[in-house]
Amino acid sequence: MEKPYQKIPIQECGEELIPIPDDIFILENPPPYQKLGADYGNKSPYYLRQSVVDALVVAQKKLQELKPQWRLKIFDAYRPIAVQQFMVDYTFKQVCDIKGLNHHQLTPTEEKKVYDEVYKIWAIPSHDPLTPPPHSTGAAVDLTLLDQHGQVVDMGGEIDELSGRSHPNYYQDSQDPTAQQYHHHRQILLEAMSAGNFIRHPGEWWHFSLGDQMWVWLQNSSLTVAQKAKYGGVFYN
Ligand SMILES: C[C@@H](N)C(=O)N[C@H](C)C(=O)O
Ligand SMILES: [Zn+2]
Repeated sequence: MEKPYQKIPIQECGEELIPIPDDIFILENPPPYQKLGADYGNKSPYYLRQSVVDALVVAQKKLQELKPQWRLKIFDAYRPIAVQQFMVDYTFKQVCDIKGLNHHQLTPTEEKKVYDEVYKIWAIPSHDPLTPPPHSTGAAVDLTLLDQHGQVVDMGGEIDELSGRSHPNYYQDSQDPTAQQYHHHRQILLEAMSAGNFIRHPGEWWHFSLGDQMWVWLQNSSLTVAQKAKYGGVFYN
């Protein structure tokens, strides 16, 4: 069940995880997955690698050029593998509920179908240092926008939504003015994050990364030489 980006080699650069500055960014508090019961141990989700925080500051500056007074709102960033596993298990039960299935009594076919749904938006909670989940590298971030009134900007879907609306270009071709507005908001987030050299997940409007395996894999078509990811997993017990 390996995903294609997990084949990208990693040459760990050893950069530290540092806190995301809460005077520049809005951090969702309490952290959403902690609210659901996930245990971050002695860490918080609001850590990223040093250069990734620097790039996020560039993204925030770009956002201010595009939309003065708008802010990046961080939903989740560094994620221990235990939290990745917790969210996969949580979503597994959620999908079973939606399908009217008892998660204790699934046929192998049903179980596979449910996992296929879950892994559409969640990475595998792999402990293999060659295939770390993106958020466990400290190089991936889930985020949205806040407007000048401190209100969350309507992106036409919720973070982590298991539906077609999560696709970044879901509203692209719509003629409906509200849908066009949602697409415009997603493009503002994309433009700001691109200024920091982040790349967006092809299936999730809110997920961006820089320097991890997925980032290298997503820009591979424009690379002339084979490139390695500079961030591997940061594993704490
Ligand atoms: C589902 C979302 N929060 C997310 O982070 N997805 C990516 C692919 C992940 O699990 O790394
Ligand atoms: Zn993410």
